[in-house]
Amino acid sequence: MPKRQVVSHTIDSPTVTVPGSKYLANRYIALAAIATGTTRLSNLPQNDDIEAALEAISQLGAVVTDIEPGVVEIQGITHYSLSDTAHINCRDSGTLSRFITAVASNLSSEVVVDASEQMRQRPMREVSQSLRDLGVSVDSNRLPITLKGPIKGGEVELDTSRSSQYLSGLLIACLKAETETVLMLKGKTVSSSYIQLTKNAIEKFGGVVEEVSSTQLKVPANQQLKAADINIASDVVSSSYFMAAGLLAETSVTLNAFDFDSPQGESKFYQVLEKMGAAVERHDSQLFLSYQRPLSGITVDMGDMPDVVPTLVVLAMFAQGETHITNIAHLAFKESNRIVDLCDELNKLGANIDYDEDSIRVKGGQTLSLAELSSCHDHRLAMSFALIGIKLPGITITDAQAVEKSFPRYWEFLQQIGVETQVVATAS
Ligand SMILES: O=C(O)C1=C[C@@H](OP(=O)(O)O)[C@@H](O)[C@H](O)C1
Ligand SMILES: C=C(OP(=O)(O)O)C(=O)O
Repeated sequence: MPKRQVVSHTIDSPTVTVPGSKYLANRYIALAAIATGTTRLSNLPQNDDIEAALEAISQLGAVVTDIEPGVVEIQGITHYSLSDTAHINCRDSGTLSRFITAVASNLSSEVVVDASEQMRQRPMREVSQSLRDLGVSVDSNRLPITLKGPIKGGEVELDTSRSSQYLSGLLIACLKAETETVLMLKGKTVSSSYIQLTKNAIEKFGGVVEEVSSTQLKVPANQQLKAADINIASDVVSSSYFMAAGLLAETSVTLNAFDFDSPQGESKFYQVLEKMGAAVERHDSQLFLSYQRPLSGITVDMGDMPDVVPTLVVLAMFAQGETHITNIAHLAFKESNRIVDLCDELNKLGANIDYDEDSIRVKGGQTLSLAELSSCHDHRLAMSFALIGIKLPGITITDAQAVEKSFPRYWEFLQQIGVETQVVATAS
């Protein structure tokens, strides 16, 4: 399994432009597939999840044309019935698995949705059950799933307490349902800002979702979405690693084209860092963040910033005092169990991290010693763990290629800001 070691660093006030948002791209690709006409997406991130998403919509009959690196045109599906069963491989992508199962329910022919072994373990029951309630034939509550639409619409209850992706997927799927759909939410909606991200994306394609109340959404029937021309904003989660790198190296970092207007919870991560003691300034679309003094631990609800919790935990290990991260039970259902796996791996270094099913408590300032950490095949663990090398050179991460899911050029970006890493030979 590829291992990578962080060798040394010479970070000095770097400026970084991170690739386009995987989150926005996932939504635009799904919507482009069911829109009429040809959508053009630029600043499209190039990573495993997005490659899988483009392949998936092609399987459903959309036509994807590469124009140049980072620019694609997508002609929406014209025939919602295919002559053969379509087979989709979502690889490691939770978002794609949830979104494409929903989108595929618009077809009146059979579709098989599958994914990697790791993704097969992540929950899908809520998607399968609600699609059945909306008139789709669905054979399983776990991947691989064989389904056959078309989706009819109607009333459905949806439990959003494990993932918001179920609702985002259904909102997209129901835009073309035969009758109006009323979605009644059960349980606490986790990662709720992602729903707004989905609604904004739907609006860009001319679609309509009505919010009847905080627990009820209505999707008018048979909507004709219009193709769009979109330049994808930068990825707010990928930005978090460079903010953390700057703080760990006790320098500053400038992030170009930061998506300040994003509704995504993680776009406010810099405010958490500000509360911990970082200095933050905004210059037009640039975010300037600098080290002032050792960070202080805080108590923070990260329920709506799930994907930067690994970044925060790593920073908290080097902060003064205790950091208490709350409202994160849904992190158990990510690529790894991002409570248990994250903390157990970091404790191998001598960190002092406790957790329960909904929270993490980090006592900062422990004396750490070198150890090999596994990414647990989770890109966010791999990327966050590498940052520890700024304080603890020599740290090694196994299964480091997990970064390919969202940020294949991560190691190159680290090198550009002055963090040297190298591949370590593994015994065969
Ligand atoms: O809708 C999305 O794009 C996502 C929603 C979040 O998942 P949950 O709603 O499962 O927390 C997030 O963690 C995931 O990386 C992407
Ligand atoms: C959880 C993530 O993605 P997904 O759910 O799409 O696999 C992520 O990118 O951190």
